[in-house]
Amino acid sequence: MMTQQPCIRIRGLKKSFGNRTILNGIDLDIPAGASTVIIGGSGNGKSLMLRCILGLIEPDEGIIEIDGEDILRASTKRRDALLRRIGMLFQNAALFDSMSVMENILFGLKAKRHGRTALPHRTELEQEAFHLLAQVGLGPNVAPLNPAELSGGMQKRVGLARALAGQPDILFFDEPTTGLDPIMSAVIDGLISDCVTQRGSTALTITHDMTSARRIGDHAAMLYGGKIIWQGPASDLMNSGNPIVDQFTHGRREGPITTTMTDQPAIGG
Ligand SMILES: Nc1ncnc2c1ncn2[C@@H]1O[C@H](COP(=O)(O)OP(=O)(O)OP(=O)(O)O)[C@@H](O)[C@H]1O
Repeated sequence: MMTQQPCIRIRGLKKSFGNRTILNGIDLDIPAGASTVIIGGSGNGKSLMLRCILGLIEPDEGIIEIDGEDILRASTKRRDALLRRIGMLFQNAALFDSMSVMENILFGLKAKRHGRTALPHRTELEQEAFHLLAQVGLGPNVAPLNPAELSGGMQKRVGLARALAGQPDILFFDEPTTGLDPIMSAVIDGLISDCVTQRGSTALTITHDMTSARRIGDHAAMLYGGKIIWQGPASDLMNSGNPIVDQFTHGRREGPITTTMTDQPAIGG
């Protein structure tokens, strides 16, 4: 049971596109300094929820608080300051293909300082970039390479290094292990766990990978039909007692979720 104020508090979050309601009143607390995983079928709105928190999409209704401050109603300056606390590893790592690994990380380092302090000398920034690469287990030899020359797992590590460049205390991971082999998935999961246990970060991860969800998650929640229909310890994911969660986590064809509903969740009033 949570006693302290959550790092992120979401209440009544709603978002529709035309007559399609995707988020229909999300209520969720993301505890500080812990790892929360969100599961849910394709198209249920998991990424959309992240994009609403990140300020990339404006919700129709609801409250999103970071440390008790409502980011949707804060001044632009205050909202920007709160959102700068979040680092994001996108699903495809979202690296700039035409830039080297070093340039990608330098971009993150410069973005962090944008308009606030004078930029240090490039050599100093490069040292910082090498340090970030080392943190994600990459040597200086990858710095001159282009993202296309790296495996998917290495690209995710570079993406994480770039996300860490902003010294965020909140980290979002959108399907971090999708497309990776089991060993590389374990490596990426280890890096996510390190962010929480060693840096004290708050992590929020969307995943379809139940092994990963149980490995990295302290808490878990399932998004279905536009709402959070279950939350609990990640260790309960395979044994939640909720028929919808059970069908999903065990990948059963039969159950309350129909294939059509997975593609396009039915939203009740
Ligand atoms: N800007 C947008 N305009 C119109 N529809 C959108 C927009 N953003 C998201 N959607 C719709 O919202 C639904 C949820 O999308 P979202 O990417 O959040 O799903 P998801 O749960 O993350 O799925 P997946 O697990 O496949 O990544 C989809 O049907 C998508 O088409």
